[in-house]
Amino acid sequence: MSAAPVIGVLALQGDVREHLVALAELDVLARPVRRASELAEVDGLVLPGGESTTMSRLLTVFDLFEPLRERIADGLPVLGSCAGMILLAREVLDGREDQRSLDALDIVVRRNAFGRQVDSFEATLDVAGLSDGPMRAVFIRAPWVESVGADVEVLATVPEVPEAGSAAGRIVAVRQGAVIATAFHPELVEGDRRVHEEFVRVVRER
Ligand SMILES: NC(=O)CC[C@H](N)C(=O)O
Repeated sequence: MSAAPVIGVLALQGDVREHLVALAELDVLARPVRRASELAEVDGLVLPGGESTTMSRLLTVFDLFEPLRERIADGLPVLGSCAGMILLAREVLDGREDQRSLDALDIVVRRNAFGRQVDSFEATLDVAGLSDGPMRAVFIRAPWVESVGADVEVLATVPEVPEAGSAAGRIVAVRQGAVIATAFHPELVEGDRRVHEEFVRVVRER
């Protein structure tokens, strides 16, 4: 792919704008995606942070759930952050009754896993494959990954810091093929676009 790739951001709910801003700093064409015809035109897709139950309902209402699942099964690169990670999982623990997920990552996630005491916190963590040292990670009512299948690469875990409490060691970033997901919000950390850059590299490889 020599021309700038087209990267969509699923724009039904959540922090769509922040991802579009992050992508605008890179050499790509970034667009919101709300309908199947827009989905058909992207080379890669971001599933933003927000509320995964609401997003899963809206995917159904907008007739996007099946088209999206099919495109991912066909190899569409996807980056999910927080609620996006939940949407990509094979199985969701503590989900709402009608919560659907795309089964694009062989992971089991737990929604709102960090509990009330650590509703939101920040940590500095190492992410496998990113050069130039650890990154600041913002967690907001975040999930964590309870378990991963054999084909899933663990990219990051919660460091042993007091704010993390018993969450230390939990898996918070993974990759399986062209699908990358983080429990934290790389789109919220201005000045560090390494996760989005890595995603663009994956899109360009396809
Ligand atoms: N910041 C986020 O995306 C939070 C995710 C949200 N708690 C959910 O269950 O979907």
